[in-house]
Amino acid sequence: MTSTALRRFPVLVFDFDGTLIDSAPEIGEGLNHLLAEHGRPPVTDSQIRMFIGDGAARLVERGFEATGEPLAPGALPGVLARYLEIYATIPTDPHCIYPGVRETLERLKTAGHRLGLATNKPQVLTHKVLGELGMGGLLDAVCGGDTLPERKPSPKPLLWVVEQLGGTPDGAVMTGDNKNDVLAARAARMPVVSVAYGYPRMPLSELGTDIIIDRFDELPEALERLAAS
Ligand SMILES: O=C(O)COP(=O)(O)O
Ligand SMILES: [Mg+2]
Repeated sequence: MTSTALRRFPVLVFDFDGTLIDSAPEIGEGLNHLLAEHGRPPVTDSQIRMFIGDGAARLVERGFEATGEPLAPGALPGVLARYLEIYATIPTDPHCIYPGVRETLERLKTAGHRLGLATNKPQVLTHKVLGELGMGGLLDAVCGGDTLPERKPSPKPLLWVVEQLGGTPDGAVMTGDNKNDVLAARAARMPVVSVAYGYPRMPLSELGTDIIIDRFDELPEALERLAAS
């Protein structure tokens, strides 16, 4: 069933937070733990969903901005290191994988697609979560937010993953949940699919994406449509 899509797009690149996993509860737990250590009140779940998407450093900065004085100049590296330490102690909820994700990735991989991840989540946390979810074996190239000097919306992480997977951008599709994924894909000259259930932080109609899917298991059909267009 995926044969046209497979010939046209042998490489598939995915975003992580908000696309494959609903990580807002764990990210929120980590950020609120950090804020509490600084005497700050917690931020709400809906605030967290607006903070996710630009990497851990921006997340932490936004947490401080939303609860009082912004971080003092020069304080970020230490506070960020502490956030990573806290997050590393939070066990991954096995139910954080969105419905249909594991089955669909397995199906696409079995069909012959090569799968990779380009996330703004720090690399060490990405590998920890993938490992705890037993998903590491599905993704043959993983680029975290700090793997390269640039993160999304730069196209570099996507191009790096495509190259690691032995592909070319014109034979690859990006799938993500926010504007950074769309901008990175556009700059890499890759088609882009957006999921409607993540943390878009703006109306879906403003993402400027090629196809919006409501559920992850709609991806194989979306790829067929892109391949036919
Ligand atoms: O951690 C973030 O800020 C976002 O991560 P993502 O790129 O996987 O959505
Ligand atoms: Mg995301």
